[in-house]
Amino acid sequence: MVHAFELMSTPQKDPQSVTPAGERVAPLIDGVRVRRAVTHPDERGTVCEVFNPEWSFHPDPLVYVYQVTIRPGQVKGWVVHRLQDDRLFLSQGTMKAVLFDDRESSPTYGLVNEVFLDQHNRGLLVIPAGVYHAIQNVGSDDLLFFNMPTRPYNHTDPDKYRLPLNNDRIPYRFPT
Ligand SMILES: Cc1cn([C@H]2C[C@H](O)[C@@H](COP(=O)(O)OP(=O)(O)O[C@H]3O[C@@H](C)C(=O)[C@@H](O)[C@H]3O)O2)c(=O)[nH]c1=O
Repeated sequence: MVHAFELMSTPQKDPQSVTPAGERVAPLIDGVRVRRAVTHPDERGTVCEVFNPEWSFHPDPLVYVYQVTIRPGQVKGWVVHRLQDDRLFLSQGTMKAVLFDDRESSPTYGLVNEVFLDQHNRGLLVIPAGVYHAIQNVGSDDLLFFNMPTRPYNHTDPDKYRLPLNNDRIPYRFPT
C-alpha cells in the first residue's frame, strides 16, 4: 500500500495509529477480530497457545485445522467463503492480511483492512464469511499459519470463491 505521505511534498503530521495500550485505532471490519498471543520464551525455546475455547474468542467450536505456507513475496487470494468463518493463527514469518467487507448488510460494507502479524507479535485473526481476504508474505522466510475454519473443508464442494488480485470489485492493489 502506498502511504499518503509518500505522495506529498509538504510534511504531514502523523495521526494517532495506536492507543497507549498498543491497540490500533483504525476501525476493523464488523466481525473481524484479532487476539494477540503470548509467546513464552526460555533458554530451551518457546511455547505459544494457539486456540482455547475458554477464551470465548469465537462462538463456534474447533472442528478442523490445516496449515498454510506462503513463499516470500507471494500472495494467496482473493478468497471469500459463504458459509465458514476463518480463524487464522500466524505461527512463523511476517503476514499482511488484507480484508475487504463485501457484505451489503454490514455496517462496514466496503471497508478495507490491513492486518499485520509476525512471529514476534503472533495472534489469532477471525475473518467472517463474506469478507474477502488476501494473505501476503511480506517477510524474507516462508510464512506459516494455521487456519481453524468453523466448518471442515468440503473436498467435493469447497466453500471457496476467488477473484484475481486486480479486479474491479475490491479497491486495493498489491505493490508489484
Ligand atoms: C483448504 C484445503 C485445501 N485442500 C487442497 C485443495 C487444493 O488441491 C490444495 C490447495 O488448496 P487451495 O488452493 O484452496 O489453497 P490456498 O489457495 O492456498 O488456500 C489458502 O488461501 C488463503 C487465502 C487462505 O485464506 C487459506 O486459509 C487457504 O484457504 O489443497 C485440502 O486438501 N484441504 C483443505 O482444507
